[in-house]
Amino acid sequence: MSALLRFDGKVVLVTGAGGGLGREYALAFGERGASIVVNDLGGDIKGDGKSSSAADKVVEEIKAKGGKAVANYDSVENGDKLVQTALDAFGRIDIVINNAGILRDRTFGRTSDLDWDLIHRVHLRGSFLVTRAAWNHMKNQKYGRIIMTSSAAGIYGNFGQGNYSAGKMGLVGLSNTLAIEGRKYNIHCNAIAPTAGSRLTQTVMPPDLLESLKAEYVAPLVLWLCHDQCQETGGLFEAGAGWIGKLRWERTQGCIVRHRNQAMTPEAVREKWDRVCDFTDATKPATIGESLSTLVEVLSRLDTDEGIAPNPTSAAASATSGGINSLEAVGRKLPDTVFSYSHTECILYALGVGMSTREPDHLRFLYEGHQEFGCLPTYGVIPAQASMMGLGSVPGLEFDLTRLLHGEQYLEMYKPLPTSGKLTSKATITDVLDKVSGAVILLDVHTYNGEDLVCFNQFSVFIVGAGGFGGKRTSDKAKSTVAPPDRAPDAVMTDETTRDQAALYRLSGDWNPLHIDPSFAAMGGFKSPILHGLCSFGFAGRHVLKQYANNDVSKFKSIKVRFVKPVLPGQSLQTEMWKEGNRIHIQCKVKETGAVVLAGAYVDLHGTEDTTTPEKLPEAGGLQSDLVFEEIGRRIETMGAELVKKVNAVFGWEITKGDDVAAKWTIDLKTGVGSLHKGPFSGKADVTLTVSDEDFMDVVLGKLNPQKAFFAGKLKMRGNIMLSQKLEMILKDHAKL
Ligand SMILES: CCCCCCC[C@@H](O)CC(=O)SCCNC(=O)CCNC(=O)[C@H](O)C(C)(C)COP(=O)(O)OP(=O)(O)OC[C@H]1O[C@@H](n2cnc3c(N)ncnc32)[C@H](O)[C@@H]1OP(=O)(O)O
Repeated sequence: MSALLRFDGKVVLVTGAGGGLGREYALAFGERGASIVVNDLGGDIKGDGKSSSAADKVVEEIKAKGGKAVANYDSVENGDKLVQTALDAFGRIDIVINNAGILRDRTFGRTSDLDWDLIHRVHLRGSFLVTRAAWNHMKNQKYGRIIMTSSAAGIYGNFGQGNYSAGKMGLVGLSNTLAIEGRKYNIHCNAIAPTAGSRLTQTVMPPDLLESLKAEYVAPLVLWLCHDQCQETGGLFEAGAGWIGKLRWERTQGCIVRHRNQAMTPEAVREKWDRVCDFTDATKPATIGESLSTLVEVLSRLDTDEGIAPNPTSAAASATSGGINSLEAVGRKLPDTVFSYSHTECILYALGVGMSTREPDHLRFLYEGHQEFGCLPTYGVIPAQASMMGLGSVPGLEFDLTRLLHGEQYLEMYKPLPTSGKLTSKATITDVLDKVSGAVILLDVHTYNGEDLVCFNQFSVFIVGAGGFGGKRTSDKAKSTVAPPDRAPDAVMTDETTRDQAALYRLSGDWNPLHIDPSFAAMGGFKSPILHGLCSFGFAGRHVLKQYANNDVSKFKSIKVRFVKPVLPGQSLQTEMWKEGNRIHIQCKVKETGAVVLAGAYVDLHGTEDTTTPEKLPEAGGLQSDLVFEEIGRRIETMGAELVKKVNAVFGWEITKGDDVAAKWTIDLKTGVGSLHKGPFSGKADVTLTVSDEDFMDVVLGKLNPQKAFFAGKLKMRGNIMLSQKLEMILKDHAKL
């Protein structure tokens, strides 16, 4: 390990390199093989004046030792010119050391606008302009090292240095963000707070101390941070007198000072102040994701007055340099979570996914006194989702929580969900994928009721912008999506969501602020809160359950969806369904825009084929049975959808069962989508459809195409129907075929 750290072939720009620390950096890099741009305006300590001699002298010194260097005399406010000097002289720019600085110390009350502006122009704006000029070159070459010079005066504050300390702390924030943005381009950025004898400190430090605080005791830190071997980025270091220390934030556990549904008061803050400020078991959040995950946790724990528990893994997490590291994360188990719920949450969930007392058959999910009261199977994702809390603090998974979107979801039920209970979920990170535009985290969660395995979930979480970390792109552990058959859907169901759909949906246990809090949504890049992916998922799941399983939850086996586009509360969701044996392929669109929002999706049911086998029909009452009417509706729907593409008229059919209308089928003429409304509705039908038993069976078994049957006259329509002339013509045309 004693090999010399060299910088051969690297081009380094050091600002303010005419003396002090900057000169020391320039000489040290020059000695170790780098080509140097020595920038110095040659002004005085307050930023007045200009001369070329300081920079020239250092260039001569470097050259005298056999190094390569050129001078630049521009102000850092002309960042482009400094970088251009490097490009002109050496053809590239690899390392930028933002070091130039001036002082205009004043007590705060006496600080003039000029005192403030000059300091910011040189320190903060100057570092910004120089670094920005180099940034795209570094990005293109996928290499860059940047140092921001902060100061203890910024970190801790210092009497008479309000302007300076504000600028210096600003540089720490800038450095943190550049470290995040630069990570995928191999650009590292660190901030240092050096203490050394220089023009800036000679007025405030005694000569003895100055002597021991030599600039040469800081330069080695800068060289190490800029070397290829050093993986540090986003760090803040204090250095002086041959000592180096790293800084990080520490945060108390804090404590919740409000209760759900109650106002937060200053008195409550006073009461809890000691706990707010108690550093026992303090945490060390290292990323904005870790910081925000606390708030998500708070929202789920508003009924307690506990502090936010120190996270056992957060220290380890902050010890890494951040970002996604799949090797470190895959295989990790998250802490078990326990989810308690009662029939209230089951009912809230049913309402949240659009169920309504308008539909009589929804009552079994909305009324706990109903003799068949049950919980919708898709609610099985909610107890498992509590595991998300653990994601923010897994080593190797450092990301911004506001960039997290639900990517895909698989749910398999082993038992119907109890309508109340305490379920335990055990979660493991099964894979982490690099999709370049984002990272995908696969999380497998098994949920138990006591010893019994109730369901299995695979969450696929898409972290926008976190890709490009060099991981694999696909995984054999991922539950696959499946494309639907290449034909018009067999059935379509449409439901409106309301403006408050997300607000209602979250009450059953999915508290992510992305779906209610405009400022959180804005941080994730959305104009307004979006609907939970799992809410659209719930709509689609219940559409299938109703269409193909008569709302019998025991028939529901599994569901898989991919979330392709966000849905906004208030938009209508349209589920297209294709039946292939026990698998119902689904695709969900936003009706208003036609955009596909759930794709590659399917629901697997238990034994649905039984419901339409010929053997079963007589038992169920032949043509009079509900199942038969449903089947007719479905077949007609396919046919109708085809027709409506060509017809522009108000059009609908009712199907009779005895004297009552058993089902109504209507077409939305704007979209051309038909939907079946199952009765019984009282009163006689305006229009009835009749069919011989034989032909009907052929239609049901798929031997006879209902559209052809209709036009061949096998499926007859009776009653008073007002046909537009256009429709009549089309029907006649078809009849000829
Ligand atoms: C315990 C766990 C808890 C889970 C927490 C969930 C918290 C919830 O509260 C949060 C939510 O509900 S958010 C709302 C629901 N989700 C959404 O609205 C996301 C919609 N999808 C998108 O915006 C884009 O598809 C987007 C942004 C995801 C991807 O778009 P692009 O970047 O344009 O990607 P694209 O170029 O199309 O494809 C690149 C590669 O990524 C794969 N991919 C695309 N969409 C994916 C998705 N949704 N899920 C997984 N992978 C996806 C593509 O296949 C492609 O990879 P490859 O080239 O290898 O095929």
